[in-house]
Parts: sequence; structure tokens; C-alpha cells
Amino acid sequence: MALRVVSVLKRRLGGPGQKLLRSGNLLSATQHRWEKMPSSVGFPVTSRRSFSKTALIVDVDHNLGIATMKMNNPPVNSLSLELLTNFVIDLEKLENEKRCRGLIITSASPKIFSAGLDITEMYGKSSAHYAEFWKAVQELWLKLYMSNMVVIAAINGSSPAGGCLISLAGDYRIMADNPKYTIGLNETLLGIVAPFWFKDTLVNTIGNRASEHALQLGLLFSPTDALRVGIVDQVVPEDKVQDTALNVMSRWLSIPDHARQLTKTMMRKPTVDRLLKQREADIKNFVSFISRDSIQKSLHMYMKHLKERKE
Ligand SMILES: CCCCC/C=C\CCCC/C=C/C(=O)SCCNC(=O)CCNC(=O)[C@H](O)C(C)(C)COP(=O)(O)OP(=O)(O)OC[C@H]1O[C@@H](n2cnc3c(N)ncnc32)[C@H](O)[C@@H]1OP(=O)(O)O
Repeated sequence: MALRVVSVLKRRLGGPGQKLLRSGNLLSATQHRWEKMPSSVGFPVTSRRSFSKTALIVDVDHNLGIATMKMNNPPVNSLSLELLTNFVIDLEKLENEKRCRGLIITSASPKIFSAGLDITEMYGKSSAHYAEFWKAVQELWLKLYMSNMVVIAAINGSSPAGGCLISLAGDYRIMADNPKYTIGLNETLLGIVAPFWFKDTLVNTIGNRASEHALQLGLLFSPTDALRVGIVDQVVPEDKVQDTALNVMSRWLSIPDHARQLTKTMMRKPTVDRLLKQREADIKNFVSFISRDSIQKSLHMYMKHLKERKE
């Protein structure tokens, strides 16, 4: 199957996309190599590099120009300060790899894409810790939302709150068709409020009315409902998520990088600028909000509820 997908990738880049690239004199080293491949054989992986850090496994296929990043923070891929920090470091590395044009984000442990922000980072800690944590959350969103790479979320499990934000920050979302999985910004269920830039990212994806409805009620959507409302772009059988991501990537990579990137910037920059203009104020706001006794109590109760569910 993987070879078939690679053939599709080569065919796609040999088509109109390739012509566009040629006319714009924009062929990247990776695409040159693709062009030389005879179409009857699968694409040999001659240059593959992996780096694995705590909580993140990154695999770069230089021939395809695609990196796959697997969140690997058991049991639920909660976004701890460490995971957020490593995520940002690895994104920067990939962004600087000229031949890496596409990124697929997924989970190393099927069933949970990511449980969102690590709640234990948000209660019973110092103000300095909350500030550091929030800065890392901001940093990841800023880097991901404005990435020069094509970013596809291969959502192979549940994806509440911060997990949903990571998916929304990408360019395209593919979710596994399993009614047990849910996705959405459910902050209000925890007694907290999605910050304005979480809200903006959702509004940019599904529009104002659907966002207001989803945010006020803290809705967690099944894959079918997520597709209906537009939170995800495609729902596919569980075992087809990765191949579909590669296939979709080939379509996106057939567009000349500079044109696609400028378009992405044009669409997203106003949203990003809103946070950049008030980044420090947003951190202060988070610290003061999360430090409130009532909020600390809500988070504590929520964690207790998560644990009691199992008993
Ligand atoms: C007006 C101004 C506003 C300014 C801004 C201020 C406010 C703050 C905004 C903050 C935005 C927050 C974003 C977030 O992402 S908050 C996190 C939201 N996440 C969730 O609600 C998900 C909670 N988890 C679950 O629903 C489930 O765990 C699951 C992901 C569906 C997985 O279910 P299952 O496989 O059954 O696993 P368990 O529930 O048994 O969980 C296993 C252990 O993991 C712990 N856990 C789960 N989620 C988290 C988490 N997010 N953080 C930390 N730990 C988590 C769970 O307690 C279990 O622990 P145990 O084994 O020790 O019992």
C-alpha cells in the first residue's frame, strides 16, 4: 500500500503541478529526484532519518520530503511542558530542512491523538510555572499555525481541547472512523475558557455560529459530526488514516511552495498578529485566571472525575 501511495505521489508531481513548478522554476531537490524515478517501480527510500526524543518520534523521509511526527507521551499524550518544548524544537528543525515540505502529525498510541493540555501543569503550581507553560502553548500554536510546511493531522484517536487545537493548526485533518473517538474544544466542561486564539482558530475553520455553539457547550464531536460541522476534512477507516494522509499530502505538495505559503500567510497572519500584539498580556491573563481558587478547584474536581470514571 505504501508503494502504491508513493506511485501516486510521483504521478501527481509529474502532472500539472510539476508543469507549474517548472514554469515558476521552483523545482526543489526532492522534486528533481522524483522526476528521475521510473514510474513502474516503487520509490526506494534512500534517505531516511529519524530522531526520537522523550514524548515525540520524528521520522523524516527526505525522498518524499515528508516528516511524520508521532506524539508519544503515554498514557494519553497530554501536552506537558516537556512535550510542548520538544515539539517546538523539532518543528524548528524540520522547518529549517529545505527538503522537508510536508509534516504529518499523529499519535504513537492509537485511540488517543492527544488528551490536550496536561492538566497537572495547570494546578497546584507556581505562577512562574504557569507563565512558562502558557508561553510554551503559545509558541507551539504560533509555529504550527504559520508553518511553511503542509501540515496534515492524522487523527487516530480522541482529540479534546489542546489536542483539537493542534489538529486545527494544521492545513488538513483526517480522522479515524471510530464512534468512540471525539474531537472538540471542550474547555467549558472543565470550568475553564478557551482563550481567544483557540476560538479564532476554530472560527477560521468552521465559522462563527458553529464555533459559538461548540465552545459554549464544550462539544466533543464524533468523527461523523466533526465532518458535518467541518472540524475535520475527511473521515476514513482506522487502518487507512496514514495512507490517506500521504495521498492528501501529494495533492498539497503538487502546488508550488511559494504560492501556497503566501496564500496561507495571507489567510492566517491577522489571527496570529492578534496574539503577537498581546502575547505578554495573554500570559498574565492566563496566570491570573488559572490561579483563581475557583478555577483550581474546578480542575482538581475534573481530574478527580477522570480518575473516578475508571473505578
Ligand atoms: C477569560 C480568560 C481566559 C484565559 C485563558 C485561561 C484559561 C485556560 C485555558 C486552557 C485551555 C485548556 C486546554 C486543554 O487542553 S485542557 C485539557 C482538556 N482535556 C480533556 O478534557 C481530556 C481529559 N481526558 C479524557 O477525556 C480521557 O482521559 C481521554 C483522553 C478520552 C482518554 O480516556 P482513557 O483512555 O479512558 O484514559 P483515562 O481517562 O483513564 O486517562 C488515563 C490517565 O491520564 C490522565 N489524564 C487524562 N487526560 C489528562 C490531561 N489532559 N492532563 C493530565 N492527565 C490526564 C487520567 O487522569 C488518567 O490518570 P491516572 O491513570 O493517574 O488515573
